[in-house]
Amino acid sequence: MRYMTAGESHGPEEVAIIEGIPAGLHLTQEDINTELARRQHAAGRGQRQVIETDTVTIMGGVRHQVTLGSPIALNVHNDDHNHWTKIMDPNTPADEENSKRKVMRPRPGHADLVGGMKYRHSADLRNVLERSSARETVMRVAVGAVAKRLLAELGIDVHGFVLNIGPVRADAGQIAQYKTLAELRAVTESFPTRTLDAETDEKMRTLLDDTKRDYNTVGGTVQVIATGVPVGLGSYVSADTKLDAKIARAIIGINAFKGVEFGGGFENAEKFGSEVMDEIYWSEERGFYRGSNNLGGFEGGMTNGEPVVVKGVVKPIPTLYRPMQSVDIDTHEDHRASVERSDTTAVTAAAVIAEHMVAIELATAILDKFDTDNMDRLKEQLAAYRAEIKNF
Ligand SMILES: Cc1cc2nc3c(=O)[nH]c(=O)nc-3n(C[C@H](O)[C@H](O)[C@H](O)COP(=O)(O)O)c2cc1C
Ligand SMILES: C=C(O[C@@H]1CC(C(=O)O)=C[C@@H](OP(=O)(O)O)[C@H]1O)C(=O)O
Repeated sequence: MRYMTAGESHGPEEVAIIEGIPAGLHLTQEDINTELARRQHAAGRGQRQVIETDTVTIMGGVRHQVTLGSPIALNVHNDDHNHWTKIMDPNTPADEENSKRKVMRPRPGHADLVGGMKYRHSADLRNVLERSSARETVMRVAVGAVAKRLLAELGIDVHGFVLNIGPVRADAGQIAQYKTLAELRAVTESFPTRTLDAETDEKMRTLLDDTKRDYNTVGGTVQVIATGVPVGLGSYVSADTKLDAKIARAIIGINAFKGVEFGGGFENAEKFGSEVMDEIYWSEERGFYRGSNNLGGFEGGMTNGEPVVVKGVVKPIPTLYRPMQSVDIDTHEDHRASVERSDTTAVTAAAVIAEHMVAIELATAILDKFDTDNMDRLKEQLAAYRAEIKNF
């Protein structure tokens, strides 16, 4: 499975094409829209999310709600484009009118300055901003929703939630009380901040209100868990076949992510081996299994049958309503950075985006390993493989 996206934040459309989804997968626009709504409606987002009604149109690859095995084309309209038709028109030459809203004072922490230097966008850094914006993640979630649909058919569930926003941190120990990911999902999705309990949610919302009032922004940490993942996705044989490495890349590839960990992650660096390795057991019912999951479901770049547990670190939003020091790229004079309409935090939406990126990587690994032509055949092959692994 591979995909590509295109589209500018205030341009007319966001689009994606996915290749490699088997024929015979039941897929509706509603499956995708449900996930898009989760990305869109999260605490700490700005006015843009009030303007947009992120809904997908399936443009190809699906007939009567079933995939055909051909490339799947998806499209999400940018409702905000109505306010930017002149400035973002792809089909008319630049003139005074559509040169309004130029960005000449790059925002520290955003792609503006380096992107401008690299692509020679010296006349207007908006040419960088429009594509470097996390608006594009709407399509990554749309693609991930298709991946999640495929994984669901194979008994694999994926869910992302928020561990901390700035200094407000949930007690991650609470996760252990939920027997299934569905139970954990029901809890975290009930809070606007997608965290683990009502008290933390309230503290996080207060923090977000205070931060916004202070014209500031804040980062945090998200966690993604995947259950039902078969043993042996990815491989130890070469660096570029390791699935944990591919997931790390996918997470860091999301705007504003600056760190990734598996299982106990950085905390494992402060422990002894005897505290970290997941001991091996065997039972008639389960076959081989582990007594703990400190390594987050990976050994040798391969899934080991335990839940995949990934954490991602999200930096604070770069655009500040009380802007930081910058330099005008035209005059080279000191200036405060440009101010664009902005979110207070990306963390709550980022949990959903990270979930979908993990889903894409898991689906890709499965489709690399088994038949990709037909969904039923894929299911049969995976079931036979799971049985073989259980009898090892
Ligand atoms: C969901 C989401 C929303 C974001 N919203 C904003 C925003 O409103 N303003 C902003 O300056 N950056 C925002 N960002 C972060 C920038 O897109 C990101 O910092 C920028 O593209 C530079 O890339 P880097 O942080 O990965 O280096 C957002 C990121 C995500 C994931
Ligand atoms: C549009 C989205 O996020 C945007 C990501 C973003 C950035 O710089 O990354 C800046 C803001 O754009 P705008 O100035 O148009 O409000 C966010 O709203 C979205 O998530 O759908």
